[in-house]
Amino acid sequence: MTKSEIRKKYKTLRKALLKDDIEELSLQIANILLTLDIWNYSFYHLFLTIEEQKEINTEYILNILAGKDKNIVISKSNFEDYSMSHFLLSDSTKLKKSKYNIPEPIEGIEISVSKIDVVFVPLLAFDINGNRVGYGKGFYDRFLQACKSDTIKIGLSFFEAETEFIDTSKNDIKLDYGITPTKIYKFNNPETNS
Ligand SMILES: Nc1nc2c(c(=O)[nH]1)N(C=O)[C@@H](CNc1ccc(C(=O)N[C@@H](CCC(=O)O)C(=O)O)cc1)CN2
Ligand SMILES: Nc1ncnc2c1ncn2[C@@H]1O[C@H](COP(=O)(O)OP(=O)(O)OP(=O)(O)O)[C@@H](O)[C@H]1O
Repeated sequence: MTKSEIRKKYKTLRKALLKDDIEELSLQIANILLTLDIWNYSFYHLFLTIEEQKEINTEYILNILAGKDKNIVISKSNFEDYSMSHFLLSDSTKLKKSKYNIPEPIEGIEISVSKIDVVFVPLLAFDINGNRVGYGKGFYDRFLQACKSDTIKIGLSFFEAETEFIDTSKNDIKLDYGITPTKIYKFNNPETNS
């Protein structure tokens, strides 16, 4: 399957999910995350849910992070150059939905990518080798490339990994983990494990 065929397949699978499924599966993903050995860091980057795209509801993960007093980092996306800028989420952060239905901070304390220890990565799909497919604009390719080499990259998906390898380009950054509602995929990523 090509990347565009994979995108099509997983968009269709997502469209079929009901609201209740999304809540249940999102909660399961959050509970699985609790069993990983990733909670001793300081700065955690999280995406805020595009409900219209039936993405994972990341509020459960937000609650875990807040309960553990972690620094939570969220982003604004620039659709002119496909870059992201990063901000600390605090009690006073006001969010507004962008043109693409992404909840984003209006303003706040900007955080350098070099501070980020763990990134939860939105996925359309991933494979058993840790390759990922997103919406195809390269936002996360660019962002993950700019992170420290030992930043932990955790893909979240409602669906299991593709067993057929996804063809990759030179910009693609691999995941360290893929988390689904029932499984933890741990990838052998020489960048992060070195
Ligand atoms: N929650 C969340 N935030 C994220 C991402 C994500 O996947 N999820 N991104 C991950 O990279 C970046 C934003 N990526 C996006 C890329 C394209 C479209 C987009 O083209 N939307 C179109 C139609 C999409 C379609 O259904 O084909 C639209 O809304 O008109 C939206 C977001 C950064 N922030
Ligand atoms: N660091 C980079 N600098 C310049 N262009 C890049 C970079 N990373 C990726 N791109 C470009 O971005 C486009 C999208 O890449 P790709 O198909 O891998 O997206 P994706 O990983 O599915 O999506 P996303 O990262 O938005 O979730 C490609 O045309 C790619 O060449």
